[in-house]
Parts: sequence; C-alpha cells; structure tokens
Amino acid sequence: MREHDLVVIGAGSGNAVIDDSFAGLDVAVVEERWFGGTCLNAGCIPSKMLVYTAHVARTVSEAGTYDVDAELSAVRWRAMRDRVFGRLDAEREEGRRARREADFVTVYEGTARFTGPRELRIEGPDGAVDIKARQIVIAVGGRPSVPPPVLDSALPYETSDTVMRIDAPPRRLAVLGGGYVAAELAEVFAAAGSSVVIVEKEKRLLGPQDETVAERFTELARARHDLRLGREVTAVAGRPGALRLGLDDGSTVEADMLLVAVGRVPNSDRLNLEAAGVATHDDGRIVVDAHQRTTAEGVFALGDVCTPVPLKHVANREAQVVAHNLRHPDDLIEADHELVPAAVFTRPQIASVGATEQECRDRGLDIVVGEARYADVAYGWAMEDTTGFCKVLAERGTGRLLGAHLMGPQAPALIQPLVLAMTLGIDAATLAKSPYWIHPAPTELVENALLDLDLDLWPRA
Ligand SMILES: Cc1cc2nc3c(=O)[nH]c(=O)nc-3n(C[C@H](O)[C@H](O)[C@H](O)COP(=O)(O)OP(=O)(O)OC[C@H]3O[C@@H](n4cnc5c(N)ncnc54)[C@H](O)[C@@H]3O)c2cc1C
Ligand SMILES: NC(=O)c1ccc[n+]([C@@H]2O[C@H](COP(=O)([O-])OP(=O)(O)OC[C@H]3O[C@@H](n4cnc5c(N)ncnc54)[C@H](O)[C@@H]3O)[C@@H](O)[C@H]2O)c1
Repeated sequence: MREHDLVVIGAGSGNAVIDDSFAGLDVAVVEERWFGGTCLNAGCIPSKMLVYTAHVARTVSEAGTYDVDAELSAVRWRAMRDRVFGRLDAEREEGRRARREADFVTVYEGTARFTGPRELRIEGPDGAVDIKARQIVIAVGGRPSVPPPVLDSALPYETSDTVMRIDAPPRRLAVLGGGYVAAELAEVFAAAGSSVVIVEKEKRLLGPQDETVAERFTELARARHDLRLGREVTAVAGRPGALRLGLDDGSTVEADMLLVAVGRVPNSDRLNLEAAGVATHDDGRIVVDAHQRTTAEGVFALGDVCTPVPLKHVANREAQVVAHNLRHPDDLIEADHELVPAAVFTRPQIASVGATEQECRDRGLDIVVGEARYADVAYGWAMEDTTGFCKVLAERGTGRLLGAHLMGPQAPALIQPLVLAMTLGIDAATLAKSPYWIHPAPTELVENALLDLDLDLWPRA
C-alpha cells in the first residue's frame, strides 16, 4: 500500500492547502468530480456571473427611471450559459492540469473513503486503489439536501448543481426553499423570462437575516414572484415538464421545473468516518477544534464539511489555517468564526456582519440602532433608490459595534468599512468621525447610519 506524507480529500478549497512550500513532501489530492469544487463549478462564481447578467437586463428594463429610452428584447440563455461555463470549465481543467503536472503531487480521480486510521480506498474509473498517509485533510464539502416528498415522487428535479447548466429556462419555475440559493437564482430565472413560485416553510425569505432586512426583502420579492410562505410541499405529482406540487394547506403549484434549494448537508456520511476515528456533530459536520484538527490524530478538516459558517471565504481561511498548522505543528494558529460577513447577490443586494437585532434582543443586550436610507444620500439620489438602507447596531454606553446590515446597490462592498471596524475594535463614534468619508460616494450611507446612533460619545466638534 502506497504511503503519502499528506493526502487532501476534495479539490475545492482543499486544493488551496497545497502550495510549493509542500514541495519536499509526497502529497496526494483525491477528487471525485470537479477540480475547483462547488464554488467554481456550481456555486459562488457561476451564480454571480448569471445574476450579474440578470442585473444588466433589469437595468435595461428600468432605464426609463433615468430618462433613458431602452427596450430589453431578450436574455440569450444559451449564450449566457456557454459564456459562463465556457470560462469556468476551462478554469477547472487548467487547475486540474496544473495539479497533475506538479511533480510532488499525485492526483487520484475517484471517491475516497476510510478503511482505517489514515487509510483510504479510492474508487475511480480504473478500479480501486488503497493508500495511507501520515496526515490527511478532509475537504469534501457538502451537497444539496432533497426532502422526502421530492425523492419519493421519482419525478425530475434540479438543484444548484444542475440548474445553472440547463439548455433553456422553464416557462414556470417552482423553487423549494427561500434562502440564499432561491433568492439569487429566482433573480436569474425571472430575468431570463421564467415566472417563479417560491415555497418557503418560514414566514419570510432569508429568515436568518436581520428582521428588517428579511421583512423588506420579502416584500420586494412578493412584487416579482409568487411567494408561498409558511408552506411545505407534501407531494410532487404530474409528469416531467408538467409538475404539480401539493402544499400542506391543500393548495397546489403548477410548474415545468422544480429547483430544490432547502439547504445543504455535509458529505461526511460518505467517508466511513468510524473507521478513521473521526467524530461528527448531530448535523453531520465533522468535529474540529480551533486549529481545524479532527478527533483523529493527524487528520484535519476544513470547509463546508465541518464549518459553522458554510461560505467560501471561510473555507479559504480555514484552508490557510490548515496549511499553516501542517507546516508548523509547534506553532498552531486558530480559525476565527466570530465576525464573518456574508452577502446575498440579489437585487437589491444584501450584506451583513455580526449580530442581528433579534439576536441582540435574545441576548438581552442594551443596544442603540442607527439607520440611514440610500434615498437620503446624494449617491442614492443618483441611483433613484427608494428601498435600500443601512442599519447598524451598537452597545449603548460604549458605542461598540455589534452588527451591521445593508440592503441595496453595492451592499457587499459598502459593508467592508464596518467589517474592518468591528474586526479591529473601532467603536461607532470613532469610525464615524475620524476618517473622511468621500462625498458624494455611496459610503455616506454607512457614515449616516453611524451618525444616526443615539450615543453620548461623539467626539467634541
Ligand atoms: C449556488 C451556490 C452559490 C454560492 N455562493 C456563494 C457566495 O456567493 N459566496 C460564498 O462565500 N459562498 C457561496 N456558496 C458556498 C460555497 O460554495 C461553499 O461554502 C464552498 O464552496 C465550500 O468549499 P469546500 O471546499 O468546503 O467544498 P466544495 O467546494 O464543495 O469542495 C468539495 C470537493 O470534494 C469533492 N469530494 C466530495 N466527496 C469526495 C470524496 N469522497 N472523495 C473525493 N472527492 C470528494 C467534491 O467533488 C468537491 O470538489 C455558494 C454555494 C452554492 C451552492
Ligand atoms: N451569496 C452566498 O454567499 C451564497 C449563495 C448561495 C448559497 N450559499 C451557501 O449555500 C448554502 C445553501 O443555500 P440554500 O439556499 O440551499 O440554503 P439556505 O439555508 O440558505 O436556505 C434554505 C431555506 O429552505 C427553507 N426550507 C428548508 N426545508 C424546507 C422545506 N422542506 N420546504 C420549504 N422550505 C424549506 C429554510 O427555511 C431556508 O429558508 C447557504 O446556506 C450558504 O451557505 C451562499
């Protein structure tokens, strides 16, 4: 049985662990499907490229707002899809080629599962191979979760793994779930001409967001899509291309295509982790300590398979931590999940960091809330924005920033000064008053939200 110094299972974020500093070692990467993982092939990047096109289409449709005469004649789905995936598939193949050519890396293309502590069997197109390793990194990500009524129906459905690559947008798309994937892809398909129905079991879309964001976003989405909130699908009937979803209130939804977007499950259940001595939480995530070490000696994990925050920038950070800790066993560093910002690339865009108002309330914190609207700053006038806002939460008395929530154009970029301040421990008054804020840039929205906080701490003018 061949023994490697290091084996990485999963060439998504796991692939980033290996760089030339490992060149003195005998390293292997195991990948069963696609180099670059979910983000490159079926996640962050294609969804953002498609949603950007959707924004362009909507800008054309709404050009009249700016006294520009323009007419949207079509979104050419196939051309758009081929542009996006032509580029991304080439990136994937380039990544795969580069790994295969690195002389210190062996690439196994197949599915890995443990046969013992730090021992693996890899099943690939050419049969099975058994290997062992001094150290292993598990980076196998997750997969879309599919609820029983959909599986039981044996009727076709799409997930984020497949739906962005289809040949033509459906006339009627039903989306099960009203979270990140639903919000972003509803935008894409609506722009491409589909009528969209969203079935969400909670009362609001994007439920875990700050309550003001979730409420206002849901209201805006209601104007564009058919929302069935507080509802679950009990049965899927009909035939391929003509589906009928039965909901738990007795109502039905007719659709040509069903997109299932009810969350993701970690791929830990496919690894035979008992044989490796690697423990998991009840929800399937691998247990890791702050150094990304699992419960098995010499085995690390990173990304969606273990993290409390399943986002790509978190997986990347965890990959950096693992890479460091593999090289420096006597000087381990930690992954920090305290202040992870997140964005939803819908229209309007959404960005958040830190606590929501409802979390502050539940924790009994004494807070002040500052809010500013795009409509109240000059750049917001230029954008003719009437719905966007920035909300900041700070501790009364100290001005310590606890959370920030934005909805509107460029929100994922606008939140960054707040992320910096919170990460570096800069309080609200100092952030508002010390740096210059460019006029009339959209960042004045953030400045105004900070100034709106009812604090007694403002530095003397
Ligand atoms: C539609 C969509 C949009 C998203 N958009 C964003 C976004 O805008 N911003 C953001 O931060 N996050 C986004 N995410 C989340 C982000 O994609 C994930 O957090 C990130 O890709 C996780 O990386 P990972 O390396 O843990 O897993 P993955 O990227 O899934 O990589 C795991 C790899 O392991 C391989 N593998 C699995 N099992 C085995 C096995 N047994 N043997 C060998 N190989 C195996 C898989 O084929 C895969 O290549 C999005 C996700 C989706 C689905
Ligand atoms: N912009 C981004 O960063 C981005 C974009 C897309 C995906 N992602 C990542 O991918 C993950 C998966 O996205 P997602 O949208 O599938 O999950 P999600 O957790 O964001 O949303 C799932 C939604 O489905 C609902 N739901 C669950 N079961 C249901 C059922 N049986 N019937 C109806 N509704 C049901 C939940 O209440 C929730 O609102 C996200 O959690 C996120 O980590 C990130």
